[in-house]
Amino acid sequence: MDTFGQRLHAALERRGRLCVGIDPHPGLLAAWGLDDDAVGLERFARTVVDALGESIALLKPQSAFFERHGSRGVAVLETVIADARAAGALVLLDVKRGDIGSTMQAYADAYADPSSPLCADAVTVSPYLGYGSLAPLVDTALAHGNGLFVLARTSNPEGPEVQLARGEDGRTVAGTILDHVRAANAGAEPLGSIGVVVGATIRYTASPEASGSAGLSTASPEASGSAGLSTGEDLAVGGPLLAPGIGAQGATVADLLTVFGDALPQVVPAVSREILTTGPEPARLRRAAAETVDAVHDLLVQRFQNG
Ligand SMILES: O=c1ccn([C@@H]2O[C@H](COP(=O)(O)O)[C@@H](O)[C@H]2O)c(=O)[nH]1
Repeated sequence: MDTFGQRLHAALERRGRLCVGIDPHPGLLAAWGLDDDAVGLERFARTVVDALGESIALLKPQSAFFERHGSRGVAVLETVIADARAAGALVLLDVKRGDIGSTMQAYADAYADPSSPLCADAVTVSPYLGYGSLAPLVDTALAHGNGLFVLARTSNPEGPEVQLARGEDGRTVAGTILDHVRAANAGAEPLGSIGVVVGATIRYTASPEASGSAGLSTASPEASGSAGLSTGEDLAVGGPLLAPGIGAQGATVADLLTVFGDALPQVVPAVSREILTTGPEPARLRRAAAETVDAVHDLLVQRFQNG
């Protein structure tokens, strides 16, 4: 059985480094000429999967936009997961689950056990009830060759208040989460199955106290030459680094270089609205996604072939 990390590594090599989010915002449904109901939702999601399922490495349906349509929306989500996988894409279900361990097992049954219609290749989880509380989902996912993405440094401006808080050892909460993930991925080749979420925006969202600057990180790959952040966290976790925040949230592809430095080869940028607003014409969706894949590739070449 191939692990999620192995499948993701192969898909990124074959299809390029991009995760496209399927976020059917009410405003996007309207812009696509669709009603804000389960029928409009299904048309939207099907269009994205048909346009991108055969070319993009990772598709990320955002569960909230399906759940808001009730049981019919969840039924559409089940179809999206199945159809995207049938088209050859890996599916990351963005549900950001996190609860006490016994409840976490139920989430594990729902999202990481292949007998469930909501089982995806990977899911997003929140470790803020303590990393150990994720154990049932970690164990179930790994047992079935699936994966997880653990929130570490999120892309929203409110994140630093929690994630950059420091313990008695002086380490940030996010740094401790990254340590747990690094330990869990130890020995996995070529890529571990437990990824982390680190926003492409974080140089804009770090608190002045935490970064020791006026609110903007001044770290640059040239300056740091390492896989670390200006706030001290080590990004070398042995797994993929999912980087949302490009486009609608204000970050650019070029920001990936500033934020991730030497860790850039492990980064999978996640882009939703910036690509989805080019729809519903499939060719335009494909072009927007391909341009982002090319821009990320060019950045890697610039960073690692030009020294
Ligand atoms: O830190 C995080 C974690 C997850 N997300 C999710 O990614 C997409 C971003 O959508 P855009 O339209 O590209 O802004 C969305 O589903 C978020 O829930 C994130 O943005 N930041």
